[in-house]
Amino acid sequence: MNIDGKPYRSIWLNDDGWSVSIIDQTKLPFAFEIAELRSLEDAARAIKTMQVRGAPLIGATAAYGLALGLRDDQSDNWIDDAAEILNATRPTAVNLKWALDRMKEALQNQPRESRVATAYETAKEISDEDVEVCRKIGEHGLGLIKAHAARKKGEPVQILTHCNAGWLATVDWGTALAPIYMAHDEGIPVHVWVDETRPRNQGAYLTAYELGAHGVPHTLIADNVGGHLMQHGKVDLCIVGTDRTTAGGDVANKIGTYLKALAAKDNDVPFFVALPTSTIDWKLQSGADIPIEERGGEEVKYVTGKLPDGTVARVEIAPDGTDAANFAFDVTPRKMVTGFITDRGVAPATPDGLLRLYPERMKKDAA
Ligand SMILES: CSC[C@H]1O[C@H](OP(=O)(O)O)[C@H](O)[C@@H]1O
Repeated sequence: MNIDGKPYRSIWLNDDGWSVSIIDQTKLPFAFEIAELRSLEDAARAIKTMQVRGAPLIGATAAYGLALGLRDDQSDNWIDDAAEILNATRPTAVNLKWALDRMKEALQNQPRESRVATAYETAKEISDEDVEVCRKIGEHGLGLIKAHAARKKGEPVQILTHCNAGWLATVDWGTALAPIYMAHDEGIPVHVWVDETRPRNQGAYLTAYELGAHGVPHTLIADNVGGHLMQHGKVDLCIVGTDRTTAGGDVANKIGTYLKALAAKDNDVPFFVALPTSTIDWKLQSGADIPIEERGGEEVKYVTGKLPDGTVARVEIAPDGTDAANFAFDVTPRKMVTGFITDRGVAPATPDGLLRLYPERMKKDAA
């Protein structure tokens, strides 16, 4: 996407052909800073500290992290160790393991002297494919928004989203926000209710930043407001992202997604999940088996903001000594989901809805 008229991806290979640049998302929206990744450790730290976040972007960063790590050592043992280090950074987004497994598959049987080049080529393939996958999600989701627009007689389609599933969560375009960008660019009136998304505030910091930069009308809301809006007919549909969706259609996404799905179900508001193929965990049927990341309580007790004099500060919002729990994701069962917007099309959230878009999986699973 463009920032001040300049095109950006969330991650890119530098002109030196080996180091990698990222947008440091822990600084947004108060500062736009580029950070360089020059080692596997830099990549692991960037994922762990959420300088980069979002399932597809985490996968792409890990892929480049493995390539960076291979510059020092091309042995089989180090490939496995390096992948393990990167895979351990965050447990919920399945794209991390998906990308690392793809890198290891590309590297096996490669002679040592070609492994570094192969690693960078594969990391670039993963990144370039993510852009195309997200663009296709945008196109398939655009049809949904157009269908709602046809009934709105020129009024904006009211879309609620949670967390950030925009281009900053992917290499470009985003998943949940891709259809919104495309609808806006086609002149279809849209308005986005942006959940602030405590405690890391990805909605307030990142989704509001993205939509503002692209000129998409939006309103920031506290996380607890969505149910009220749905009760009063102010939400036409919800579109959210996912970090891991099981073959059975259960959806792990940012904490609070499940509560929005409950409110949507209770108010007959369509609830769609934007789902790249790389985020489907075919090995799991039940969402109960998805590992849920628990992060430090300090993320709940402190918030970063800009003071009236423009300085950025991190302030404590709870009494000293207060314990805080920080579950980073929750699981929305398939029965609460209306459908999945994938790069292959829109699938109803029926028991075999996803499988119909992946017939090769039916044969494989039947085998
Ligand atoms: C397109 S994946 C976006 C997904 O990732 C976010 O989690 P985090 O910011 O902790 O990486 C959130 O669950 C988004 O829906």
